[in-house]
Amino acid sequence: MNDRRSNRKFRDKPIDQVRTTALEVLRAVRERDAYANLLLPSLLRERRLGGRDAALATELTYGTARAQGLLDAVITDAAGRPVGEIDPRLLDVLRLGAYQLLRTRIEPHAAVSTSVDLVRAEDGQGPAGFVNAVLRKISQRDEQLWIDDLAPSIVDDPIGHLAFSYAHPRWIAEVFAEALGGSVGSLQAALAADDARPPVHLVARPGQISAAELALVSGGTEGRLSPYCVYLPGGDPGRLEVVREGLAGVQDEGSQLVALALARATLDGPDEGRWLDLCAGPGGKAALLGSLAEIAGAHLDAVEISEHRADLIRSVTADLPVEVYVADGRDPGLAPGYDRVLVDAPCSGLGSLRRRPEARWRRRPSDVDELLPLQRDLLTSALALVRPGGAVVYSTCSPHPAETTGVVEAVCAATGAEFVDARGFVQTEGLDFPALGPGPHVQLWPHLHGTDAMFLAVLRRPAQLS
Ligand SMILES: C[S@@+](CC[C@H](N)C(=O)[O-])C[C@H]1O[C@@H](n2cnc3c(N)ncnc32)[C@H](O)[C@@H]1O
Repeated sequence: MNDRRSNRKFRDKPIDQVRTTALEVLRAVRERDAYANLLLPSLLRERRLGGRDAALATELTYGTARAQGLLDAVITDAAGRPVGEIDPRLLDVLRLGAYQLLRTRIEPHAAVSTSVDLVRAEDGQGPAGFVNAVLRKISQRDEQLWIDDLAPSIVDDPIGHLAFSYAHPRWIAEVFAEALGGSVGSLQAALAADDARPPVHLVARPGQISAAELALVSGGTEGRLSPYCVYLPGGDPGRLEVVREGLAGVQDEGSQLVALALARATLDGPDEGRWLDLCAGPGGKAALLGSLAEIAGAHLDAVEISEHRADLIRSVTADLPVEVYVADGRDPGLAPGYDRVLVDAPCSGLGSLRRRPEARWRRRPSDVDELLPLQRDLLTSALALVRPGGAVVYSTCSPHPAETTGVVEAVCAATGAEFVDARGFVQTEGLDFPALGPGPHVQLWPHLHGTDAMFLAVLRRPAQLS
């Protein structure tokens, strides 16, 4: 009864819409595997939260989701019990509060009291007291002191230490370390970049608007690596008229470079203009390739196994020389003889974790193993569909060696396809490109290139496939 009365009292207080919204998204992520980066923008629009409120809600939601492992270790210590033994609804609030205390400049008393208010309004005084006690304990130290206390030793276990400090599961830090060749300094830079809020990248559709014009109308700056890229300083790109009208889209600069590499790869013999995107949904690369095809007088066939994702491709490629097929890329039933084929393979997505806040805590090592046969089959199918002397680009938004070099090397060994040095196809004269390694493949990284960690390899089909 008392609790109910106190609930009413607190409902009369102005509702903290920002934190209520962040909490709702965190709950949906935990309870029904929602995607924070899809749910939050729709809630912000529905609740008419804009400007600073939207920015704070985004920071709190994505930041909390990204840092979950680190926050849980601190909460476990402060609460004196594993997070698995805490009521999940209270744990959501504790994570949100701990994030504010450890990783934002929000005043500690505000971080604690707003969290306590959220719990008291829904669950009453007892649970509110628990949340108050845990958060006050957390507030007694800053993030670095908690890391010093709880992380594995940097000397004995550098990968474990860095994984803890930059809020990554250990297995993912191990994968990054392997892909980076084992340097602890590089791993630290990669994890730090992956732990930071990513910038929004726009793509200026070639033939419709230039990057310079897009930068001007969006208030952004021209990209460093792709001639079509613009970096947006902040805000919701969906509100930009150029995006709503389809003159520009949201696309990581690394993805733009993959599409560019396909359009630029050198062929043996003339380009007859038959291009194919074998895993095209939801159509980001197909839209850029479609614009480039239009300029080159070429035509793009886009294959996608999911009906829904095929619809998304249709909507972003309307008015472009693109035909969409709902089919299995392993046997799409299309006539062979393409000049250029892109295999942007379904993958673990370990290279775009910074854009999918909760993803790092959901992925499992087995996700990678399960995809390898499909990746090899799709690449083999692409080699059967491209003409002799034509080019195949294999790409992943992942730096995991098994699904990058492991796949292309296995398929080249089995088919006799040759590697072409991919580095020249992503570089544009006049744009200063950071180090690309020894080749022949390109592995992009957030800390080196400012892009997602995209991988791409270029293969040429010999006259006869073995
Ligand atoms: C990494 S995504 C491609 C992203 C896309 N290229 C873009 O830039 O928007 C991989 C896509 O392959 C599709 N896919 C999965 N298995 C497939 C198959 N056997 N054949 C064709 N497409 C498939 C998935 O549904 C998903 O849309």
